[in-house]
Amino acid sequence: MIGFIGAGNMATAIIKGMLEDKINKENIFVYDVNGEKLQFMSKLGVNICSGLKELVTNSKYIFLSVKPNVYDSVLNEIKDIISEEKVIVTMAAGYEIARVKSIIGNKKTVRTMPNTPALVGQGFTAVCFDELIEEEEKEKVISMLKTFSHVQEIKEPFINAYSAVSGSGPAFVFMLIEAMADAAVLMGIPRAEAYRAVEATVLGSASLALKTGKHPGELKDMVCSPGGTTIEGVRTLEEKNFRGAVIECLINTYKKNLDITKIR
Ligand SMILES: NC(=O)C1=CN([C@@H]2O[C@H](COP(=O)(O)OP(=O)(O)OC[C@H]3O[C@@H](n4cnc5c(N)ncnc54)[C@H](OP(=O)(O)O)[C@@H]3O)[C@@H](O)[C@H]2O)C=CC1
Ligand SMILES: O=C(O)[C@@H]1CCC=N1
Repeated sequence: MIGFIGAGNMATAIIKGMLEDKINKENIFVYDVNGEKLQFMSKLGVNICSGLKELVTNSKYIFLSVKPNVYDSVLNEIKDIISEEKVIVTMAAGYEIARVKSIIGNKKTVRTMPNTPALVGQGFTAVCFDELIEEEEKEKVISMLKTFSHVQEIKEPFINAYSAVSGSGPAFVFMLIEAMADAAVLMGIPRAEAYRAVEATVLGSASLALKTGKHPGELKDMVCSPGGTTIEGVRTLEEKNFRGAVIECLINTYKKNLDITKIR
């Protein structure tokens, strides 16, 4: 039995993935303070709970899919009803396993960092387990995460880097898509056509890198004819410090993860 506290973007992404992967809707329980979100969830056919007690009682695995600023209060509300066999699954940036345990005691805790492409079953999730999690539970959690994402098991200190790269990464890729599409519109391509062309190009490029395993530099070189057009664009990106800007962007996002970890 799997429970979700909070029925927003990430819970929707995860639950849709689970349902598509044949996890029975009767095994999924959801609670949210927002009635509209619950109405949407009831259309998916999952169990709607009227409160946290009902959700916790019915669930072995409990996903905390609320915003980080409400983690403390939700954990405080459920701390007295979390028994030894329950598994808490977190997904908030900067919220350490130790912080969970400082509120609910030494209970089984899994920390994850998913991302929004989970909404279309193409997510990426970094996951780390505390020492109380048994092998069978670990396999169960990984199989759940695999219903909507590629899964990478990591040690907890690396989760801040994954948060920057794969958790926040989609936002940066969408900015690239938006910028390329704006340029296409400037060149006279209608907006909708521009998005389709750019999205297909980004998706295809990622697939090419993934499937061939070739170095991205080699794949870039394959596009650049001698004295041709692409190499002119490459020169412009180098002049504008494109790669330096991307590296700075990820490092600053990573540092922000470290900063918020200190204040949570
Ligand atoms: N979005 C992303 O790209 C990623 C998000 N995450 C993490 O996932 C978590 C969820 O994010 P996301 O799905 O975007 O958030 P959303 O705001 O979309 O969803 C959170 C839901 O929880 C509800 N809620 C608020 N307080 C409570 C409460 N006390 N009990 C039950 N429900 C409550 C909110 O209601 P209301 O709207 O009325 O406040 C909302 O419906 C966050 O911790 C986030 O950091 C991790 C990786 C990527
Ligand atoms: O910005 C955030 O807090 C979350 C973490 C990763 C993506 N979004």
